Amino acid sequence: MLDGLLILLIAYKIFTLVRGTQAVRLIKGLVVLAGLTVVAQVLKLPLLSWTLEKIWTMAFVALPVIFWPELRLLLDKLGRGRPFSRLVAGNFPLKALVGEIAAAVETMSRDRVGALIVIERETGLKEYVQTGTPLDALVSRLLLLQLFAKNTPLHDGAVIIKGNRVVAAGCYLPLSLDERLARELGTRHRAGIGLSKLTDALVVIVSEETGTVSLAENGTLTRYLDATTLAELLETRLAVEQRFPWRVWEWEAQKKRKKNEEPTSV
Ligand SMILES: Nc1ncnc2c1ncn2[C@@H]1O[C@H](COP(=O)(O)OP(=O)(O)OP(=O)(O)O)[C@@H](O)[C@H]1O
Repeated sequence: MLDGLLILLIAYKIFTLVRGTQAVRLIKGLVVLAGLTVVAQVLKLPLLSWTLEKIWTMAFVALPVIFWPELRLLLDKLGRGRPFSRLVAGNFPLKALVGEIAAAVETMSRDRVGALIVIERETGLKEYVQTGTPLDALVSRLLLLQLFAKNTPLHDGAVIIKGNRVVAAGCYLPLSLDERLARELGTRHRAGIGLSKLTDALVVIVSEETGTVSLAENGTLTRYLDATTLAELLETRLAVEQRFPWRVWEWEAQKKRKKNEEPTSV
């Protein structure tokens, strides 16, 4: 009984991890394959059983390769269970940091300047930082406006913030392949959502076309934010890390997050 429940729990966890990714189609394929295997064994069909056996062997070799992004996400989530987590905003006022980001976003939204701002939390973003131009500058409204200004060398791609510093600009992020995303969401939004699905980073996106401000977190996009709401959301998310440095309290923190009213999510 307990055994069965645990298996169901693991299956559910895997499903929530791969939901919305291409892995769902593969899982459906595996279910069909499992069904065929049962049929072949019940009806005692040796040729079909032999063929399916070979397919299963191939599938087990290919699975870790095909499911690599999901496996990485799973391992990353497990790895975050360490007893002491790094404080995100550490030794500087979180309000000031969030205020600078929100002010820059407000201006860019008004002026229809596209932006992609990544805020690192626990998961290290070194591999994404390496795709861009390294920087080491204090986060400020003016710096962000300068980095995303049209026709400047670093405006394409994402800016990555670690603590209160911009560590890189012009970074390439992994695109989300989620087919359920709204059609009007182009590659900037898909890049933000993609990274937020693979890591625990917060990603702020300003649409160049509409000026819409969105926040991507855990693969979900919260759209139509104004500067004040964005600042509040960022502060809540980042402050949670400061108030609950032990992961054992994460549940508590998540409950608090859910209590916050959020605008439309997709
Ligand atoms: N993989 C990526 N990583 C980082 N930045 C990206 C990536 N793909 C696209 N971008 C950024 O997004 C810009 C293109 O945005 P696009 O118009 O395709 O997306 P969008 O979601 O419709 O955004 P917008 O509403 O601003 O038009 C690129 O010029 C680049 O700056």
